Amino acid sequence: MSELLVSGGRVLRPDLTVERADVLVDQSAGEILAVEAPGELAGDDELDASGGLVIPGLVNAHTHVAMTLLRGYADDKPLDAWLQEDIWPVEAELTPEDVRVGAELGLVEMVKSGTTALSDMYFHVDEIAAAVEQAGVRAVLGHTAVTVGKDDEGARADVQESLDVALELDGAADGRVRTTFQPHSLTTVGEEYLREFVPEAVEAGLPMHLHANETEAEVAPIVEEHGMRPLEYADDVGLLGEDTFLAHCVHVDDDEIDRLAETGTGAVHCPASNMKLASGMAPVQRLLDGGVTVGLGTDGAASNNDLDMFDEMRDAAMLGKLAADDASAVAAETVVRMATENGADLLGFDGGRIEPGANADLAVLDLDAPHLTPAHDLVSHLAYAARGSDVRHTVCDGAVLMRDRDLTVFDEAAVRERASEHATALVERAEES
Ligand SMILES: N[C@@H](CCSC[C@H]1O[C@@H](n2cnc3c(=O)[nH]cnc32)[C@H](O)[C@@H]1O)C(=O)O
Ligand SMILES: [Zn+2]
Repeated sequence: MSELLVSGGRVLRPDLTVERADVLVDQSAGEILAVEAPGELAGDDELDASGGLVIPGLVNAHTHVAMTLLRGYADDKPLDAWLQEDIWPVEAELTPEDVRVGAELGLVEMVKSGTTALSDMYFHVDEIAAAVEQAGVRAVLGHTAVTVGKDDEGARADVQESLDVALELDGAADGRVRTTFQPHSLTTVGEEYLREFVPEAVEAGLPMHLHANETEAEVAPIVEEHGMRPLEYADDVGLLGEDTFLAHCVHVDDDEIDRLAETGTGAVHCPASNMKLASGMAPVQRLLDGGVTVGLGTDGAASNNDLDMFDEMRDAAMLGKLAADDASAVAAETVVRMATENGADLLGFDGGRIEPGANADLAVLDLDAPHLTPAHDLVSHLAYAARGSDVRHTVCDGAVLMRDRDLTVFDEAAVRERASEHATALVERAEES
């Protein structure tokens, strides 16, 4: 049994207190074995955490990791126009290899900024799973089904593929890959397909992940067509439940919040994307007060435009206060929990906390920086002052993915170069067609 000692640092405990401690990791089981006072433990290998803070690996609970190739390609538009005029036409040109390269770039960015788990929605999912396997992180993946604009045969095939991919890929990468059934949203998948396939997904025991109540513009047509608020409709077609989590939940009323809580449905807040696309302000504090588990996600790099979960924590805290008109809303501890234990809970991983028995998924931040000085309150620093580039080491499933800011899992320069080449060629193809 090989054991890794993360030594000499301070550790963020599950109750969000910070203490000086060493962390011992069982690398073959991928589990935290012990958290003890400095000097009490020994390992075969060591990660130097002196001057640092050991935190749970961050959980990006909603993203489209391969969209890094479209970072900065189309900005400053609302969701509908952005998707239809810019993003979808280019995505139509994406090859499996593009998706692989885009996913690798996104995963490099994630590992470098302390993210060890993600929930992704996309297509060519085999390629994303292969990139996740190489990156060493955990991921909940799936094929996202869209039926609008397709004939019946094409629509059914796409939703069937979402089911098939979820069943086939579950457990890949030594169990680090789990899956979800993924209707894209309540307006982009027709009712007949939801009524047919959702019960199948439930029957197969598949968790579900979709976009919901993201913009005001998608709420009105649902109310008009079905005579119900979107989440009432989602419940009616069987989408809500303990194994479902919904990205965005910006435009939800009190009844919908109650419905989420009663059914045990989770929500993923994506503050940067919601601000950038001017989608609105999610009532995060009300969701939490109502008993809903709320995680945090970056959404894709084309609507953010990075995958840094430290930025996302700060954005969530800032926007949450503005939305509640209350500076005490969505406090520092709240966003740290959203990015760690709540995310792990939604994704179904036994992580998000530094504690014996939990998954050995962690990041070590270097606190020796002017923007992290003085150290009155390290939870405040995590929420408001730290950046992804403060991360010095990243560990997932007991394996060291980055040591002293050097990736062990990818050749970073090669990934960046390949991604740039693929992104340029992709945009050229899209503009010719
Ligand atoms: N476009 C494909 C499948 C969709 S994959 C998931 C999709 O979600 C898109 N996406 C990214 N961010 C958002 C968002 O904030 N809301 C809704 N869709 C998004 C993304 O560009 C991607 O097309 C088809 O037509 O079959
Ligand atoms: Zn999204």
